[in-house]
Amino acid sequence: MADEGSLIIYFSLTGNTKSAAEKLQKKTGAAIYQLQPEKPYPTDYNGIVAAGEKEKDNQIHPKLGGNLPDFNQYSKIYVGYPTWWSQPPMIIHSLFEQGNFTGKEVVAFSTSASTPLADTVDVIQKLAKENGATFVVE
Ligand SMILES: Cc1cc2nc3c(=O)[nH]c(=O)nc-3n(C[C@H](O)[C@H](O)[C@H](O)COP(=O)(O)O)c2cc1C
Repeated sequence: MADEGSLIIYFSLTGNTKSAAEKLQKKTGAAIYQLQPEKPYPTDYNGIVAAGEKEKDNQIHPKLGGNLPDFNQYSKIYVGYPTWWSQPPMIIHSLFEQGNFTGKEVVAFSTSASTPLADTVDVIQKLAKENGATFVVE
């Protein structure tokens, strides 16, 4: 059944999380939105690692590019990201700062080489709670 009350927001640089998000979209019928930074990340792997590490070490929350969808019509927000150093990338912090998550249910999904989703969940749970949302496990 189409799930019109849900929105999938994901961040993906090399396509893995994008394809997971698209599978989830097919399954749920939710709306889907790809998170973009205002300043694009490098396209080569070493460049991505260097940029990501700089953000992580300095707790830089990069500015989002474009406008987030209006959250009003959604009750559930799926948040998808690649696992970076066993954590969500810093841009996920930017998402929680910019989006109005009050009263929403947040469901996290992640892709990684091997780190389990569970390792990243503490951060998402904290971000959800701080922003008035409930973290749910599906
Ligand atoms: C900066 C960086 C850090 C990463 N850290 C981890 C990690 O801690 N554990 C892991 O299993 N994979 C790690 N990976 C691998 C990515 O999580 C994995 O390739 C992911 O599926 C990429 O998603 P994307 O294609 O949507 O960008 C890292 C990749 C990058 C670029």
